[in-house]
Amino acid sequence: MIDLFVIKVGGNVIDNPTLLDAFLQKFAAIQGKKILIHGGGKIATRIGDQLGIQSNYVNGRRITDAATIDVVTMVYGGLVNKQLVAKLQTNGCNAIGLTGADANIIPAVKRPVKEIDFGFVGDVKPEDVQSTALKALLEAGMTPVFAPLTHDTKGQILNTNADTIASSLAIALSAHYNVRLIYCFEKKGVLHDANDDNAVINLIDRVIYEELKADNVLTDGILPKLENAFAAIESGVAEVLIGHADDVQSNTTDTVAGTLIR
Ligand SMILES: Nc1ncnc2c1ncn2[C@@H]1O[C@H](COP(=O)(O)OP(=O)(O)O)[C@@H](O)[C@H]1O
Ligand SMILES: CC(=O)N[C@@H](CCC(=O)OP(=O)(O)O)C(=O)O
Repeated sequence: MIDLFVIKVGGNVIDNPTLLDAFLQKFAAIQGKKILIHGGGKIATRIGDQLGIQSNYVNGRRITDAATIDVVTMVYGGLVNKQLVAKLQTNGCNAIGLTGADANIIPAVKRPVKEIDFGFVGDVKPEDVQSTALKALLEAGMTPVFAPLTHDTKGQILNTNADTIASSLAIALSAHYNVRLIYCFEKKGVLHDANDDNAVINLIDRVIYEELKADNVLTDGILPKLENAFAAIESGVAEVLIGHADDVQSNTTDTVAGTLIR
């Protein structure tokens, strides 16, 4: 099977113009078929603040009420997505910006209300991903760029974590391609000590993951990122890596910089 790189870039990179420009140049230079999924949580929070709409997170997921879904639709689907597409075009990458509603690629289910009402947050099942249109875009030489938005197929846009979109697309496409999933953020990988940027853990499996959790080495966003990474590697994705945005290009070759998930 032919290689496909499914690459996610996080909010701290998108929010840093120097890091972002360097990342986009390197992403554009990656040869072969590729998809980009972007976050942008920090920018949505900032613009929400400017509009008087406060952000609330529970377990790393944004509580998305009616005002917030409008903000994130504008910020992720508009501002961030189109800026990334325009920058990729200047770097010679024929990017096409999408949400999960476009071509019905990512139908989702509004998260059921249990102890917490997350509002307009969408849960995705990889088996529901509609990959026909996506494959056609890839085969036509285009590079799809996904905002972290899905839809309920009844007209409602839903906010979905970008790491989850990346793993769901990677799993769905692994039926057709040799998928290599790379999570890019502002750290060199999963770290033994979140304050020591050089303490990269080269390899994590479920056993090591549980030990690191028990030792409180892992907190915040790295926990759901690793859960998504394990879901991908356990569901047919050929390779899953977590690394620095600066290392994206070298991570598409045989030189691995960052944390490999097994
Ligand atoms: N051991 C660790 N190694 C790396 N990052 C960690 C660790 N523990 C906590 N983190 C935090 O997790 C964050 C990554 O999660 P998140 O903010 O969701 O990423 P993204 O920017 O890709 O959305 C890092 O910015 C860091 O602050
Ligand atoms: C439901 C939910 O929490 N959605 C995320 C989507 C953005 C995202 O994932 O951005 P990062 O990758 O930059 O964190 C949010 O609104 O923050």
